[in-house]
Amino acid sequence: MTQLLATHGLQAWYGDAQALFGIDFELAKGELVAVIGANGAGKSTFLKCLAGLVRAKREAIAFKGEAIGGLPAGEIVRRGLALVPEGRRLFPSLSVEENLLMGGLTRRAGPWNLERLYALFPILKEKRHVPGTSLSGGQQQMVALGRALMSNPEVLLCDELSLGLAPIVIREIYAAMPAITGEGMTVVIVEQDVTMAQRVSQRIYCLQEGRVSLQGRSDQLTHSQISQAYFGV
Ligand SMILES: Nc1ncnc2c1ncn2[C@@H]1O[C@H](COP(=O)(O)OP(=O)(O)OP(=O)(O)O)[C@@H](O)[C@H]1O
Repeated sequence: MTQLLATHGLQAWYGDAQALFGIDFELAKGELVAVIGANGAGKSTFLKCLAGLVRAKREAIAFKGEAIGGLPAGEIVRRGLALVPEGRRLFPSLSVEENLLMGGLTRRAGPWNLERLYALFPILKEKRHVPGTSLSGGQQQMVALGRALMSNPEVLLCDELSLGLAPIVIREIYAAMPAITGEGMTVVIVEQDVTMAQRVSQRIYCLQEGRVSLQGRSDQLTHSQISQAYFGV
């Protein structure tokens, strides 16, 4: 498979505090890779570096062979990486449909448009005129995911899709993944629900205190390997 995205010794800082200590990561076209780890391990920081929201050295991140570390977030979206942020972050004054349309402003060509999204999540069509933030948590997550898809990215970066959602709703959200990857989309998920992460992904990276503590094929990693890498015990 062709390598699409990679990080080499990626470091990240918040002021004087270092959050990532040299992450080496690879993603091939069409893969779904999960990043897991305890609270504060650096998972969100890692995604934010990829999305241009936390500074990184230019050469530390390569997308389609070009160094993109530290480019402005808007430039990174235009190149084809889209983030579904932790906590959904919908525009409160906008309707469901307006929120979705905001994702399409980059005008990248591709299979995703309102019609496709409404076929994927029919409830959003029903609620398209109501304020996005008046929806249930699960429905808001569908909007956040849909908004990112509307930019027709090559790589979709999802930060804790399951956060605060009931197990049945989490399953409903993840049930959409085959339709998304079926279009050839490459996906990185940060996920606190390890069972779900292992079920939906082909490979897993586990982070611990800003370093990769384990990586491997999701169907080959054992429960004890994962808990050791996760908690460091
Ligand atoms: N805006 C910030 N300012 C300062 N430090 C931060 C900031 N955001 C994160 N950190 C620190 O960076 C480290 C990594 O945090 P990060 O949010 O990336 O972890 P995480 O694995 O995503 O955890 P969580 O599951 O809690 O979101 C932590 O020590 C955290 O306290």
